[in-house]
Amino acid sequence: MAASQFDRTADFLGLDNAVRERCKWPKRLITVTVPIQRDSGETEVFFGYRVQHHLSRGPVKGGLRFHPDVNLGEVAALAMWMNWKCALMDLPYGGGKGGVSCDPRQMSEHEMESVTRRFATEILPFIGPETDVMAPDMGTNAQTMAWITDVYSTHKGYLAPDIVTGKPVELQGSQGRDMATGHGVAFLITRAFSKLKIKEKDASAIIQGFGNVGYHAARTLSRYGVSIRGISDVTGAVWNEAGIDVDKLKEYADKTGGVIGFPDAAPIDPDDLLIQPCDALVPAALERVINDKNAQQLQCRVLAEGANGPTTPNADAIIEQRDDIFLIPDILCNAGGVTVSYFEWVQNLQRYQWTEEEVITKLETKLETAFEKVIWFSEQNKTPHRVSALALGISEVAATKSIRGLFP
Ligand SMILES: NC(=O)C1=CN([C@@H]2O[C@H](COP(=O)(O)OP(=O)(O)OC[C@H]3O[C@@H](n4cnc5c(N)ncnc54)[C@H](OP(=O)(O)O)[C@@H]3O)[C@@H](O)[C@H]2O)C=CC1
Ligand SMILES: O=C(O)CCC(=O)C(=O)O
Repeated sequence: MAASQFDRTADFLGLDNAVRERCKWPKRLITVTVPIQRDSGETEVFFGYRVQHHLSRGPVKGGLRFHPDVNLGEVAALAMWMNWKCALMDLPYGGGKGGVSCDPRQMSEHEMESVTRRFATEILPFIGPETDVMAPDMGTNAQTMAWITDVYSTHKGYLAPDIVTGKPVELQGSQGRDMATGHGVAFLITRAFSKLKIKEKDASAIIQGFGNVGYHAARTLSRYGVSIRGISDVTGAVWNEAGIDVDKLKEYADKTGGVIGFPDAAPIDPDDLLIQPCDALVPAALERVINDKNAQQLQCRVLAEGANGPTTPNADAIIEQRDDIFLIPDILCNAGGVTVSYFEWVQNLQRYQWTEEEVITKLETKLETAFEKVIWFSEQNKTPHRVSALALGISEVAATKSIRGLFP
């Protein structure tokens, strides 16, 4: 998907073949084994990956995912998308992504810590504040980043908070990073609503995924007055036409392990959830969930891609034929996370802390600028929003590579 989106956009941009090839292929693909002792006493070997797509504009930046489906190809695609996202947001980074193929739902806290520390140790030679700065993604969180900070700092002999972002605030993480991605998704939905003349208080939303991105998107949207009708996670989906109390659902899901069984909403088939009428549909979990089977049936006005790669190219073709869906493409929609990660890195390099208000104001300014750039590009070139966002990102990277030159 990532490569075909790249090829389509490079064709549109008419990229010179030499720079096109340099932009397309990742610089480094690192595979490591991650042996740990399970709580049962048995040894288990997991596989871990880190892909550093390019370092032409600065260190690579991108999350670390713990999920059973993680493999090198997926990580490479996610790293490629990080390139264009960072460039679109005007951040001085290349794209990176990492992952360990493991199932956090089947692991104790102690086993999670063992996997994290061993993975960090194995990739230690390849990371650093000037080369590769990781952050949380699916299945990882601020605690994971704290363990990586500890491994790296112990190795260096001094505290190096700038080695990762998305750390706990107590360990020099940034105010606002935890909510940044979801907040950004909700903020951009309001920008789209304003173009479509939809008022928040009359609007409804459906969210797939109730983790970091899904929860904070739902919470922020409901604070803006949007009614959250449906939410799903890996345990199932719940629906309430009159609106779900997001804080109550969060309390329930934390206690029981998932949204299913929430007493103030009815269960609904998770696939059917995606095709219910709503003003904003937010896929905030897995890849390829909007595909050629359901794209024609979507009944949303705004498709806000909180997840990376939730829409297949075939579904894109269908959505482009429909003029009733306003797409906020992933590399724009979920860019709030990496943007506040950048703010965190800047604060860490300066050993300085900004307030939450400063962070959120700066975040919204950056998101608004990128949003308006994408809309302007689409109007000028009659291109779908995804192509516009990718074209803006890819052309920045191509320009940097061209100007740096190639020897000999
Ligand atoms: N965290 C961040 O800052 C950023 C994340 N993203 C992207 O957002 C997406 C979500 O990441 P994040 O929120 O961090 O991950 P989390 O691990 O915090 O949450 C993932 C959520 O998806 C749910 N989920 C898993 N499988 C399914 C399924 N089959 N159907 C419905 N829900 C499911 C999980 O359910 P359960 O809890 O029950 O397992 C969980 O609620 C990913 O694509 C990620 O790459 C993008 C930019 C930044
Ligand atoms: O915060 C970051 O550095 C990376 C976030 C991320 O992984 C993403 O945007 O997909």
